[in-house]
Amino acid sequence: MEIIVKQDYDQMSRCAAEHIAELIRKKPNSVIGFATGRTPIGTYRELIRMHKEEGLDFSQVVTFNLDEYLGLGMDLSKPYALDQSYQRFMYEELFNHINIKKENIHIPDGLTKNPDEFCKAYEEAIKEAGGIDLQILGIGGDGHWAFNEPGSTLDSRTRVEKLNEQTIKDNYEAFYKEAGFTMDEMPHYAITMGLGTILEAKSLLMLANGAKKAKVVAKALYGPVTDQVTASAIQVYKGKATIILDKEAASMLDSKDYN
Ligand SMILES: N[C@@H]1[C@@H](O)[C@H](O)[C@@H](COP(=O)(O)O)O[C@@H]1O
Repeated sequence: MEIIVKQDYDQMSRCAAEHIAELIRKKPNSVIGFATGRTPIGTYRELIRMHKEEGLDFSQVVTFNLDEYLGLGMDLSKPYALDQSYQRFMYEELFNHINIKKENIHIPDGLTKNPDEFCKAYEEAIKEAGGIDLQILGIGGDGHWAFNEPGSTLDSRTRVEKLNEQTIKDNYEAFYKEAGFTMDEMPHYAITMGLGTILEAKSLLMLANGAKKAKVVAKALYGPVTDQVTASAIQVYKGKATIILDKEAASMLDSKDYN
């Protein structure tokens, strides 16, 4: 695993975008797993800039998103702030601004009538696409990947997961609060790729920034591999893992471990 530490959020974002762009240039029909959250927004802005100014071509790229709130789907009749679906996030923050084909985009359907069947089909679709070449990941406040909350096993697959209190609170603070929502309007369930699904990706790119993430990043990288910090699964990952952090998020790591 390679750990890269950058001075600040902007440099972290540029470095992450370059990592993704390099793969797309090498393999134009790459299958990329995208993540939501505050962390990757800067990376997506940089990818948009690369598309517009440098012609980075997404026309053959295939995508699979990590997760979606159960019960939410893109609702264009609402302004963006009032539509907190991850699907809307991806279109607003990235897909609307690059030349990706709509039919190549896969995001779990939070409005599905049959979540179990949907989850099975999502796993199948990833396999049919040839597997994920690069999975982008953030890390939740309790150390989760996607919505793999504490207790998720290393062999877990795409499924419905109940969100824990801290995750609901973190997501409220990060997105819902400023849009005027109350805590009782928060979704409590989500469809998430499993840890087993994520660990099958050919490479991983994990991002974290800010002092708030320092402790959980250290736990994930140095602590025991435990279902209480599901990002600790990175320690048993067999493919190529790259971790890009800003200085603050890396503040509890040993400086000999990173570039
Ligand atoms: N499901 C998402 C995760 O994929 C994301 O990594 C996490 C952290 O988000 P942020 O980047 O806003 O800290 O939030 C949610 O729980």
